[in-house]
Amino acid sequence: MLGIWAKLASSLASFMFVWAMLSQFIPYELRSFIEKRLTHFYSQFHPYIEVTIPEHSGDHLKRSEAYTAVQSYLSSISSKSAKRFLGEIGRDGKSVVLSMDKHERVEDEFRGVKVWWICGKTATSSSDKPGPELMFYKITFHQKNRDLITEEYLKYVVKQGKAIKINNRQRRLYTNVGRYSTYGSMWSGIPLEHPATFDTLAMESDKKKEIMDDLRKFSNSKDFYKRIGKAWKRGYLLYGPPGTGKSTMIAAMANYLQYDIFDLELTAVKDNTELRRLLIETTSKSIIVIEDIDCSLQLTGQRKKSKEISEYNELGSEGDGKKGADKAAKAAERGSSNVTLSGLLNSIDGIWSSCGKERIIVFTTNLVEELDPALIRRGRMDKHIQMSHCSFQGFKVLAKNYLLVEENDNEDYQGLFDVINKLLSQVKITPADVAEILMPKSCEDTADKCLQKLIR
Ligand SMILES: Nc1ncnc2c1ncn2[C@@H]1O[C@H](COP(=O)(O)OP(=O)(O)OP(=O)(O)O)[C@@H](O)[C@H]1O
Ligand SMILES: [Mg+2]
Repeated sequence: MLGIWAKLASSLASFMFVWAMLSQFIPYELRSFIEKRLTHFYSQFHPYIEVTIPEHSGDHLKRSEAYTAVQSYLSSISSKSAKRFLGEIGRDGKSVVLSMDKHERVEDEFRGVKVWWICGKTATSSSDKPGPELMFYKITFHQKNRDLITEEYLKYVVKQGKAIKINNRQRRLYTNVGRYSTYGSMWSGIPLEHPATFDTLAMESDKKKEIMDDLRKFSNSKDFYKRIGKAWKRGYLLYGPPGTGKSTMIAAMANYLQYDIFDLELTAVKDNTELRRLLIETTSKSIIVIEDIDCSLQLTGQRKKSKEISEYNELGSEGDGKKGADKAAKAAERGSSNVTLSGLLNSIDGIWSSCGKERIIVFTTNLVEELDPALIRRGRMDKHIQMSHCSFQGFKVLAKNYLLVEENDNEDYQGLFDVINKLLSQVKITPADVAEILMPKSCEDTADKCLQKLIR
């Protein structure tokens, strides 16, 4: 008897599968009508239960966590039985991770109980109006196994799927500038391949260790944040002159924690509503970055735009001229964005308390004293990190990385290092400038020559 039902369910699943393929060519209204009738008929006669896991949860803003977990789980079990796959680049940046393509079917077994999964695509949104096409997974199982499947198997699938996803994940760098991604997300991403690490960062070792400990403690504090009733988030403010390694530090943080980066360009955000949507769409285990916050937003009331532009031009003349010009342009462009300081604060506090987990937000600025205190108070920006001019310890890191030399390698180097040590205590030079001078430009640029050049 069971065998008959299993066959019937299997053939109905086949029918639904064929229907899913054909339905693409049928007008929306007719398709919607037929689907309603079919579903009604189907549910009257067969003892099988179906659970659909849509790509987006009810609010349509965020890709459902359950969907992505199921996708990862099914990619691990479908590799032998399915025939058509979607390929995505793996975490190592070389291998391709496969997941079931739409209209594929796969069978799974849990404690001797069979279930069937299909991957589908629908144009039907929750209302009766045609919406964007969305992917979904549907599981079918016998109703006598309802408790086992809904209470144990689905939990097992989500847990396994999340673990697989973390292992396979290619970390990404997302931006809100330019074209929207194909899934209707407001972010578009590319693989994150920045090579910066804390080992390559020129900074005093104590300070570096303190930041690394802080980050590690944060990422291991899930239970702590839950106990104290605070959202699992942390804010960092990186401030200092151009070329002191603020952006490099963000890449090092992301590489250290294995997080994604969401690089939020505030001047490209239309208004506060759009900002909130963008923040809601960020995923957990990520760093949300707002660079040059001082020139992204009208932070200090009626500060004159022209004054800012000339300030940034001056800033450019201090180091990298292009940078100053970029910031001046950014200040000039800012007029097109209606994001306000209070909008930003509300959005940050909103995501802090309402959605997701394990997020770090980083602001960078050259002019910390220009920022509104409300923006950088503790609780919003929990840790303030000053990025300063190159110290002797910082120089030693750069010399080791760029020239492969250390102070004690030989007496000549020791002499040069002593001179550089003395000079660095008198002269302000950014790590970016030191790095540029130490970079060998031809094979004649030996370590010795590069160090002499730095002294000059
Ligand atoms: N502390 C540092 N350690 C190692 N490299 C550094 C450091 N600071 C700067 N550099 C080098 O200088 C370049 C510019 O640095 P970076 O973009 O991180 O500076 P920034 O502080 O973000 O500047 P800005 O304020 O202009 O955005 C980097 O590509 C890196 O090679
Ligand atoms: Mg920067």
